[in-house]
Amino acid sequence: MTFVSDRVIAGRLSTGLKRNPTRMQTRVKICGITRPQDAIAVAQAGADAIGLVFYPHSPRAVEIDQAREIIAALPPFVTTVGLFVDAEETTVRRVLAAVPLDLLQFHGEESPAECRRYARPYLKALRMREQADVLATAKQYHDAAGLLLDTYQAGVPGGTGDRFDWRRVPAHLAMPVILAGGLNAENVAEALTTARPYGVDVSGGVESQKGIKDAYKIRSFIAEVERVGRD
Ligand SMILES: O=C(O)c1ccccc1NCC(=O)[C@H](O)[C@H](O)COP(=O)(O)O
Repeated sequence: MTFVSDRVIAGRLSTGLKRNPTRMQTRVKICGITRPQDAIAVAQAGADAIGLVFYPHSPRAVEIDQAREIIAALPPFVTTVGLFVDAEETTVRRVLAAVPLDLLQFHGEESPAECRRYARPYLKALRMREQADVLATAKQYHDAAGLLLDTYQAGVPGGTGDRFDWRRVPAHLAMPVILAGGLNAENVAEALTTARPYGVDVSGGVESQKGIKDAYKIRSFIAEVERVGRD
């Protein structure tokens, strides 16, 4: 059984969630939160979601207790996303048992079956290497809550701080697209008008150093997204 039904997918198609129509506010996820105070700053700035990186090799990696403290600091209605990179099933299940996550994000080479086995809504990340096929990937992971398109850099699974060519984002996709990779307050407006994604995901562009978020940069980033969203 898939978590997202065909009816939901059909609904997304008919409501245009795959693409951000004019006047619809772009959703914002701030990834790589490592401290409760950063989670509060993110929520106060008006972000829709925070990302917690359960990938031990990342400079933004969090432990289970740390993740619980961060989430406990959040006000209601901020989505919590747990990010994994080719993690063992037991690892994901251990995190799920202890941390109240709303959404999973699979940022490695996880197969559709591996993404589905937790019966939770999930985002699948696709790193935009030259031969990446966005349409085929969306078909393959048709029950995903969204497809997160990120920059490809050999040996670095995410958080590269680099952008890719936003013109590569297809105009029509049967699921929400979340744009990631090298976004910041200076370039997000151009990214939105070029790719028109459902949402954006940023990490390095709102940090003062790796894993430490900067409240001013977060506010500037969200202000830009809101400004473009209102046009
Ligand atoms: O952020 C990390 O350190 C990371 C490590 C391994 C896999 C994914 C990771 N981050 C994933 C994200 O969702 C980031 O927001 C996305 O890659 C964009 O990062 P950035 O280019 O720094 O904005």
